[in-house]
Amino acid sequence: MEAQWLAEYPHQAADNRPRKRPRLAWDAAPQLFPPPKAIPMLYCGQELINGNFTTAFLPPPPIYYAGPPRNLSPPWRPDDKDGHYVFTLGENLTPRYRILSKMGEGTFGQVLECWDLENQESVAIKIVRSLQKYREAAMIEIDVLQRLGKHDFTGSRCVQIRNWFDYRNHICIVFEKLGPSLYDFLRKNNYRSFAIDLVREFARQILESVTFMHDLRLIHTDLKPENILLVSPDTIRVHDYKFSFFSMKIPIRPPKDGSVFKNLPKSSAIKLIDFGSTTFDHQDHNYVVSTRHYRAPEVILGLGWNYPCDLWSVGCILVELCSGEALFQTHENLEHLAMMEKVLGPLPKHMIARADRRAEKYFRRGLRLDWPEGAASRESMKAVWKLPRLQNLVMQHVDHSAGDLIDLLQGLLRYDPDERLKARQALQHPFFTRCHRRCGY
Ligand SMILES: Nc1ncnc2c1ncn2[C@@H]1O[C@H](COP(=O)(O)OP(=O)(O)OP(=O)(O)O)[C@@H](O)[C@H]1O
Repeated sequence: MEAQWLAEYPHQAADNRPRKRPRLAWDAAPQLFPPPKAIPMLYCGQELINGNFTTAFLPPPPIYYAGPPRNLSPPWRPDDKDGHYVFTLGENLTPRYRILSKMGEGTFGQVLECWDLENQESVAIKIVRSLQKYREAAMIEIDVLQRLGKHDFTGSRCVQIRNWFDYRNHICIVFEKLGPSLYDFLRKNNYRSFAIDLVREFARQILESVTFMHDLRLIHTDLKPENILLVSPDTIRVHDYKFSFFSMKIPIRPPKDGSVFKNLPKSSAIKLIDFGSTTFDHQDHNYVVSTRHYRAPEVILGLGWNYPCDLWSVGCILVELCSGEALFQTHENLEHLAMMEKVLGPLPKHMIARADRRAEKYFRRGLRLDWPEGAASRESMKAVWKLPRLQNLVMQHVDHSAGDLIDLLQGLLRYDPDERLKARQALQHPFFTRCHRRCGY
């Protein structure tokens, strides 16, 4: 709990004292890095000590207020209009954590790189928006993270939660600090695709993490390159032989920046993050889930969804890692379904027949997709027309093991969720088990 709480605690213990006025200045002048050790404080969460969650150490409350403690938080400020916590770099977030930089932002809140003064390490803290619905979702995310942490003995599948607390009406979740997301990496590399052997390494780890989650009866529901983080931020710069002038290979689609160098992650280790939308499989599964590009057809058609929706997302992610671009770049349901048909062939009749009231308008007489007749614009029609069949798309980007990859993707991108490959089955696919010629990343 925040510093103000410590200062106010005596009022709660002996209610006859006047209420303390809000502080209008720093508790102590901001200090330069590296800062001194933090004052022990009370958290409403639990702390992970030696792999076990324990109730955080609670110092005995002071009976008499002995003046403001040093090195605490900045004066209280209002949140921004969306309920985001307002901060300045270099100041403290609770006396234990010093804010170093902003690492990311999502629907749920902001992620800040902080220095943990107690453990003397960098951590990533997700500061959840102060709105009630996000606070409630954050408590579910904490529950999921604790469950994952309890079973992930190697700590290699999903991001590790270190701590959590409620600070000025913001739930704050403290994570181990990881490197950039696969999306960040693609973007900084000018959307150059990853080499097939590296895609295989990523695919194997993603599927192992999904198997792990599904075994715990958890469905992630928001798998996408933004939610897959490299463990290490280290990179190496290498010659991109695929597109080199001197290369014997034929460059099918040269990189947009024309450079013959590319960055590679030094280590291929990755972990899943963002369990804010994760559900337990006994819950009601009719609402819309997943970020648009990675959303499974059964979600769009309102057929109800379960574990297989994660495997569809994995299929879309793998195509993106091989090609450098999102497979279904759309923001609209009918166009999205038309893109699926262009890449994967016609939707099965039995799924069309079961489409719910909101989705039945995408079909003509309940028999076939209302496309191109129902297209919103010529641009929309062009975006669909230009998409190749899955086989051709993979062949454009992959120089070896294309056959195995196409077969795996056809299993992951099967329309019918009952027929779609399960995570564990996918790991047994020849794309992973066959001895492939390795040509380096
Ligand atoms: N442990 C971490 N280490 C490093 N960066 C992280 C970490 N966790 C999150 N991030 C960064 O912060 C971003 C937002 O995190 P996260 O996806 O958990 O937030 P969110 O609000 O739930 O997002 P969304 O809108 O996708 O639901 C990530 O894309 C990533 O760039």
